[in-house]
Amino acid sequence: MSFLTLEHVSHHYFSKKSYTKALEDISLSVKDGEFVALLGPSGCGKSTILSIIAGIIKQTTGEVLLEGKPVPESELAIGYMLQQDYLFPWKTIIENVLIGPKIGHKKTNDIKEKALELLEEVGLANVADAYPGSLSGGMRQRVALVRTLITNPKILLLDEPFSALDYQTKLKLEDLVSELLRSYQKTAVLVTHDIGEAISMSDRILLMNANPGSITTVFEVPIELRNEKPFFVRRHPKYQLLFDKIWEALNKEDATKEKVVQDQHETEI
Ligand SMILES: Nc1ncnc2c1ncn2[C@@H]1O[C@H](COP(=O)(O)OP(=O)(O)OP(=O)(O)O)[C@@H](O)[C@H]1O
Repeated sequence: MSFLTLEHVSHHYFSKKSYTKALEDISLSVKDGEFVALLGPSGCGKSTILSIIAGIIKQTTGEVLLEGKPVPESELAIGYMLQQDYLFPWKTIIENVLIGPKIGHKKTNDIKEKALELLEEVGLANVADAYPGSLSGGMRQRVALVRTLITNPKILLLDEPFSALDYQTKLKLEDLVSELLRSYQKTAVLVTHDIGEAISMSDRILLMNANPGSITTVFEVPIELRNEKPFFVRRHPKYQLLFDKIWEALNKEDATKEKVVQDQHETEI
């Protein structure tokens, strides 16, 4: 059975002054334990899809099911990790990690132990009592990851979580996140602009196009690449082949868009 299903989902943003058709007829399904990437240009609706899955906004039309139940009825724990870490500067690292269980009234006796174990796994047990201000961007994002995992979500929504980091830190974190999520067999949807990141972390890549946002092509990541660390995936010959295919598909879409603009221009003249 599909773990997450979107059926013919469209979304329009309305305001007094504007109307944006953000998504049109999006259908996708994600299996339990699968890692799927949404890849596409800015404005193609990737974050809108995550917000709909998380139940933050309701789609205009179509259906979104988590384990077969419509999102508002689902009680499934969802983890959300964003580009910014949103750590509270006045709280220590361990306090920041425990915010979710505290708000959800799930602060059991062993939850602090679990938090320390997770901090240990990401190499941060020694800064549990420090404040976020004394940590680097990569360390802060690792805290954000622990804060996401502590509530034991079954599905993780990752909205460009590495895009604000320097390149070296980003590669290291991709390895860490990939290893952790696979070891805990989490289902994940990653939003990214980065072709390399999508190939090296996911099982399947859904390529999107903008105006309105739609899925144009689905790429399966070859099985040989899936259980490798992202850093090593980037060296595999099959990585390069897939990268070229995706690059070609993206450029084809751009060329089509340019042609439409040129045709419109010529019609206006
Ligand atoms: N709250 C909103 N009100 C009106 N329009 C919005 C709103 N949020 C997003 N949009 C519009 O919907 C479209 C899709 O936006 P969305 O942020 O989902 O795309 P994205 O692919 O995640 O972009 P990026 O990669 O730049 O984050 C864009 O045209 C955007 O301007």
